[in-house]
Formats: sequence, C-alpha cells, structure tokens
Amino acid sequence: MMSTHPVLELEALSLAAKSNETLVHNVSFSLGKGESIGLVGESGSGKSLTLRAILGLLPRGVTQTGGVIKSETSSAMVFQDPRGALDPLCPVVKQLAEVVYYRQQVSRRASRTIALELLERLGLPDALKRSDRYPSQLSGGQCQRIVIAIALACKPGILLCDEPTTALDVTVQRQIIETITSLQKELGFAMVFVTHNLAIAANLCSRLYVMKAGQIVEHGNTLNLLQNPSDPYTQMLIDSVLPLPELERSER
Ligand SMILES: Nc1ncnc2c1ncn2[C@@H]1O[C@H](COP(=O)(O)OP(=O)(O)OP(=O)(O)O)[C@@H](O)[C@H]1O
Repeated sequence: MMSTHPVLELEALSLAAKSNETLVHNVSFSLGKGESIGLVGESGSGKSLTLRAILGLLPRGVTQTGGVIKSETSSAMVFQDPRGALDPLCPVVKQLAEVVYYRQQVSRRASRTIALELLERLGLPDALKRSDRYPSQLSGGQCQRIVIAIALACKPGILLCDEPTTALDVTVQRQIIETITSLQKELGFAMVFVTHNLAIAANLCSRLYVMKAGQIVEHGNTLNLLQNPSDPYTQMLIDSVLPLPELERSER
C-alpha cells in the first residue's frame, strides 16, 4: 500500500505511433515518496515507452494521445544497455563530471570532486579515479555503475530503471540490484523498475503492474499478486520462470 503522498501519478496515459497505432493504452498508477513499483510484462508491451513518457523523452514518431502525467519531483533514467548509454569517445569520469556540472551548477573543479565521490559510492575501483578510462575499457557492470552514478548526479526524486541488469551476467546483476537497494535506502528516491525478471521485481518492489499489449492487465501488492494472480497472463508469466531441479540427495 502506498502510505505517502504520491510523487508521481499517471492518469490514463495513452501513447500512439505516427501510423495511429496505439502503443500504450489507459495506463494509470501512482508512486509514493521512496516507494518502488515494478512494471513487468512481455517484450513490446509498452513498459519502456511508459518510462520514457515519464522522463519526457518519447522516441521520434511516438506521441502522447491521452492522459496526464503529474510529478512533483525530477526523474532520471538508468537504461538497459549501459555501454550504449555512454559516449564511447569521452572518458567516463568526464561524462559524469559534466552531468554534475550542469545539473548541480557547481564549479568545474567541484564537479570533478563530486564525480569522484559518486564513483566511490558506487563501489568503482580507485584505478578509475586516477586514470581517465573510456567505456570500452570498463566491464559491463562497471559501465552500469557509471550510468547509475550519472542518473544519481541529477539528484532525482524518482529513478526510472529500464531493465538495468538484463545485459549483465547473473552475479553482476545481483551486485547491481544490491547497490541500487542500498542507495535507495540512503538517498530516499522512489523507483519505477521495469523488468522481465519476477524474482528481481519481487525483491525490489512493493507493488507490481503487469502489462500486456500496451495495457495494465493486473496490479497489486507484489506478494499477493504473485501468490494469487487473477489474470491468466500473470499466471503464465509466473509459470514461465524455470524452477531449479531438485538436487539429488547423495546417499552414503
Ligand atoms: N519509435 C517508435 N515508433 C513506433 N513504434 C514504437 C517505437 N518505439 C517502440 N515502439 C513500439 O511500441 C511498443 C512498445 O514498445 P516498448 O519498447 O515500450 O516495449 P517493452 O515492453 O519495453 O519491450 P522490451 O521488454 O522488449 O523492452 C512495441 O510494439 C514497439 O514496437
């Protein structure tokens, strides 16, 4: 249950392509201060477009055809493909410092100091601070930490996460999720988290919204929804998670 005044409200958001094809239809939800909600659903169901609408950055050819987005605070986004989100020709510390400089309106010198502090907070190695490394010289997990640092440099009230761990290997996925969780506790931002991974959604989000073909087909408290799905599509999503095979007991 959302206990605080919402920092974000979507009321009947609809988006369409230039061809008039409806891509997102009548999507409504609200987000409380410091709360995390999850958008789950099949590929192409409109999750990313919904996030982009909140950010005010719809791709070319997509327009808002209905509804209202009310937000009391700023949003920043963490993208699915961290390498693609960074400029390959610019050292990562410089990219981060640049965002600090423009968004926090501090001096150049202070922006670099704040950027280095952010790197430390994100658990990036000291070597990154001493030498200027380019995205291609970092691992996927390190690039995603830089992208998260860039988002946090905007001091957002809402962090929009678009499958931020999908491109990473599973051990790194877990570290990134733990990092996001601890930063959220520390900084108090609210979060809209898009994922295909129900386990991640269940760990991070108090409420889930299940999307199919541009619409929300079911929503509710995460545990209730996963234990008692009412929509067949939600049940199908749950059933599509492969269980671990029972480990054979070794008999002596
Ligand atoms: N620029 C665009 N012009 C026209 N249609 C688009 C555009 N961007 C996305 N779409 C369409 O909108 C629909 C929703 O796309 P969206 O990226 O939001 O899906 P998604 O649920 O995030 O999928 P995934 O999980 O694969 O990222 C899809 O059918 C997609 O093809």
